[in-house]
Amino acid sequence: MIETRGLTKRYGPTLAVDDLSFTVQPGRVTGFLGPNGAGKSTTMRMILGLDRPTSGHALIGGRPYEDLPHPLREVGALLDAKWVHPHRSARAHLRWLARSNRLPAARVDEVLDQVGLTAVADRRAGTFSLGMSQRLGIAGALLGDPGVLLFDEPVNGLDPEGIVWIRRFMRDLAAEGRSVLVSSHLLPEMALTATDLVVIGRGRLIAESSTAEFVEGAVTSTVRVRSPQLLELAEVLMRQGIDVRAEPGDDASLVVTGTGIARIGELAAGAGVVLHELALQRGSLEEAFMHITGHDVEYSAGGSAVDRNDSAVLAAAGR
Ligand SMILES: Nc1ncnc2c1ncn2[C@@H]1O[C@H](COP(=O)(O)OP(=O)(O)OP(=O)(O)O)[C@@H](O)[C@H]1O
Repeated sequence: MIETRGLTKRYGPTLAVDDLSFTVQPGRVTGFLGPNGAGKSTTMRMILGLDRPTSGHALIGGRPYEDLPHPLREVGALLDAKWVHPHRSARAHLRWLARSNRLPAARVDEVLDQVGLTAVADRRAGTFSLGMSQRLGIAGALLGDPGVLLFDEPVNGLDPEGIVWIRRFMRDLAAEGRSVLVSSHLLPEMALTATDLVVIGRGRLIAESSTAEFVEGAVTSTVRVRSPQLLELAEVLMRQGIDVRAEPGDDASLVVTGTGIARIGELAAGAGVVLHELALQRGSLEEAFMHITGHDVEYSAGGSAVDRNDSAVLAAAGR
C-alpha cells in the first residue's frame, strides 16, 4: 500500500505538489492522472525517496522509503526507461542491479523471462527500441519481487502492441496482490488500464475514486429525440425543468441533457406526443478529458484558468 498525507513540494516559487493525500490499495491498478506539469513525477519521486517533501509524508507499507531495510524488495519503479548504460547488455544491467541491492542472481533470468526479453538478454541495451527499454526497466523494478510498483507514463511513445502488453502486465501484477500506481495524462488510456484513479491538477487532489465512477461523472450523456411534434415536446420537457436544445441545421430533432430516455418517453406519452426516435448519445472519454484538462496547467497564464479547470473536474467528479 502507498499512502501520502499532506504531501507538499515547493521548488522556489513553484508549488509543484500541494497538500496531497491519497491511498493506493493492494490488488488494484491505480491511475495517477493529471495534465502535464500537474505534479505526478514529483509525487512519485517523493514516494521513492528521490526528492524530499517540503512538508507531509509518503509511506510505503506504512514506512517512509528511507526507513525501508530492503527498498527494492518493497518497491519497484519505472521512471525513465532510458537510464540504462547503453553499452551494457540487458542481462549485465540486471546482474549489476541485483548485486548492488543484494538480491539473488537467479532473479535476473526470472525477470527477463517475465518481461519477454530472454532472447535479447545479451544485446547491448543501447540498441533496444523504446518498447524493449521499457520492458528492461520493468524487469529491474521486479527484481526484488516488490509488493508496490510505480510506473511513470509507461505507455508514452510505445507502439500499439507494446501498449497492450504493458496494460495487461500491470493488471497481472495487481492480480497478484501488488499495489500498482501508474501515471498518465490520458484519461482514455487510464480508463482501459486502471481500476482506481487519483486525479490531480496543479499539485492538488481533484478526485480519488474508482475509474468507473469517475468516468460516469465525467462523461456527459445526451439524448437525441426526433418527433413530428417537436415544439410540443420541447414545452413538455422544459416545463419539467429539463434542458433542451435544437441542433443547428437540424429542425427534426432535439438534444436533451440531464435525463434518461425512459423519462423522456414517459413524458412524451403522457402528453400524447409522437416520437420517431429516442437515442442515447454518450460523450467520448476524449471529450470528457478535454473538458477536465481544458487548460494546460504548465502553460496557462495566471491562476484563474487553472481554477476554472479544477472546478470543472470537481463538478465532473461530483465532488
Ligand atoms: N527540479 C525541479 N525544479 C523546479 N521546478 C520543478 C522541478 N521538477 C518539477 N518542477 C515543476 O513542478 C511542477 C510539477 O512537475 P512534474 O514534472 O511533477 O509534473 P508532471 O505531472 O509529472 O508533468 P509531466 O507529465 O509533464 O511530467 C511543474 O511546474 C514543474 O515545472
